[in-house]
Amino acid sequence: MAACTVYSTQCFNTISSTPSSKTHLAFHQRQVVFYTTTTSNKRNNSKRSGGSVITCAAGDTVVIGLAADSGCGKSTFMRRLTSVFGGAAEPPKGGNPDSNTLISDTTTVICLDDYHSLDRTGRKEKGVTALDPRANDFDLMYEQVKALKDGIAVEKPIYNHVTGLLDPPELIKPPKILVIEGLHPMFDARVRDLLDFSIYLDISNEVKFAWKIQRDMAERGHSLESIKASIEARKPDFDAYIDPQKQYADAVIEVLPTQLIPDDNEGKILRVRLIQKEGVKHFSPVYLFDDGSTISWIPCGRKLTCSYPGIKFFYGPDSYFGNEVSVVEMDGQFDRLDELIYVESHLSNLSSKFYGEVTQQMLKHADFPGSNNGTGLFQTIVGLKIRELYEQIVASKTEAPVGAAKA
Ligand SMILES: Nc1ncnc2c1ncn2[C@@H]1O[C@H](COP(=O)(O)OP(=O)(O)OP(=O)(O)O)[C@@H](O)[C@H]1O
Ligand SMILES: O=C(CO)[C@H](O)[C@H](O)COP(=O)(O)O
Repeated sequence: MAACTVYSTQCFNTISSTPSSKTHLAFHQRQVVFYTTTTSNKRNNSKRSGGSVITCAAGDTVVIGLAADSGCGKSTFMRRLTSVFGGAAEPPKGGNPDSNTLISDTTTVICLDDYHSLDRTGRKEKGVTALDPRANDFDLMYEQVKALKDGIAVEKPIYNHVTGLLDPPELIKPPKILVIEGLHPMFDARVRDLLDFSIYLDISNEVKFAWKIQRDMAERGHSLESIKASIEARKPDFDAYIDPQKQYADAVIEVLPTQLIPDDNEGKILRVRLIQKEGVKHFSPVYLFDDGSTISWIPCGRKLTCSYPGIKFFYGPDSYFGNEVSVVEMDGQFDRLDELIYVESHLSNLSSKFYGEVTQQMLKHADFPGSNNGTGLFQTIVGLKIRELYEQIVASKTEAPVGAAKA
C-alpha cells in the first residue's frame, strides 16, 4: 500500500452528500478533503455514496486499465498479473462476501461493474444493457480513480452480481498498482487520461462464443439457446461502446480462430496476436529475433515438440487505428510447456528479471485457461511489462528531484 492513514469512515458519513461536491475541512491539524458523490438508487431505496478522506501524501499509484467484454478472460489475466508481483489476491478482509475487488500486496483490482448506476431490474425497466453508458456512473468512476491515483482512499460502491443490486460501498485504499478492469476503462476521456497503461482483450466472436458455451453451459447450467440469445442481445452495444475502446489501448491481445486448419470451426486452436503501440512511455515492445524486422517462424522440430497442426510465429511492424505498432503472433498450441524456454530464448525485450521467467510463470499456472497457447503467453508477457512500467515510473519519480536540482 502507498503510505496512507485512513481515518474513520464515519467522518465521511457525517458529511451531507451532494452530487459531486467537494468539501475542505480542517481535521486533526491536517487538511482533509471529502469527496462525496451520491447516486440515488430508487430500486433498493439506498444512497450510494462515494466518499473519501485524504490523509495520504503519496500519490504514487500507477493505474492500469483492462478492457474486455464479459467472459473474455479478464479474471484469468488478473491472476497471471498478480502472480508476477508475488502474493495472492483476495477480496477485502471482513467485507462484503460478494465484493468484486481483489487485493494483494502490490495490486488492487477493482471491477468497473461496481459503477453500474442502474441495478439489474433498473436496466430491465429502462430497456438498457450494462454495456450502455446510461447504465454507468462515469462521473463517480472518474472522481474515485483520480482520488486513488492521488493517494486518497475512497468508498467505492459494489454491484452485487449474485443479487443484481447495488450494495453499500467498501473502503478502497490507494495501492501501488490500481487495475481497473471491466467493460469501460477507456470509454470516458477523463478516466482514460488517468491510465498509465491500457490493455484491451479482443476476443473474436467465434472464440467468445466457444468460451461462453464452455463456461455458461458446463459451469452455470445455461442452455445453448440462452447463451446465443444473450450474445446477440449484447452485440449492438458491444459494437457501439466496448469494441471502439481498443483504438486507445497500449497493448491489445487479439484472439482469433487458427489459420493452421482450413475452415476450422472448433475454436480450440487459437491464433493470438499481441499488438503493441510504439512510443508509449515506459513500454518497450517485445520482439522476435530482430527489432523492427518481419519474420515468420515455425519453431517445431528438434527443440520443440509439435503435434498437428503445429505452431507458427510471426513478428512485424503494422498500423493499428493510425498508430504505429509491432505485432507478435502465435498460431497453434504447445504440447510440452517446459519446452517454451526454446521460444522464450528467441524473444527479446521481455522485461523478465531472469532467463526463463516467462516459462516459469507459465508452468506455475499450467492449469489456467490458455496456458498452452498465445493467450497465456502474451498475458504473462504483458504482466512482466506492467511490472517494469511500474518500476520505471517509481524510479522516475524518485529521480525527478535530482534532475530538477541539476537544472
Ligand atoms: N485463454 C483462454 N483459453 C480458453 N478459455 C478461456 C481463456 N480465457 C478464458 N477462458 C474461458 O472463459 C471463461 C471466462 O474467463 P474469465 O473468468 O477469466 O473471464 P472474465 O472476463 O473475467 O469473465 P466475467 O467478466 O464474466 O467474470 C473461463 O471460465 C474459460 O472457460
Ligand atoms: O457485462 C457484464 C460485466 O460483467 C455483466 O453482464 C454486467 O455487469 C451485469 O451483471 P449481471 O448480469 O450479473 O447483472
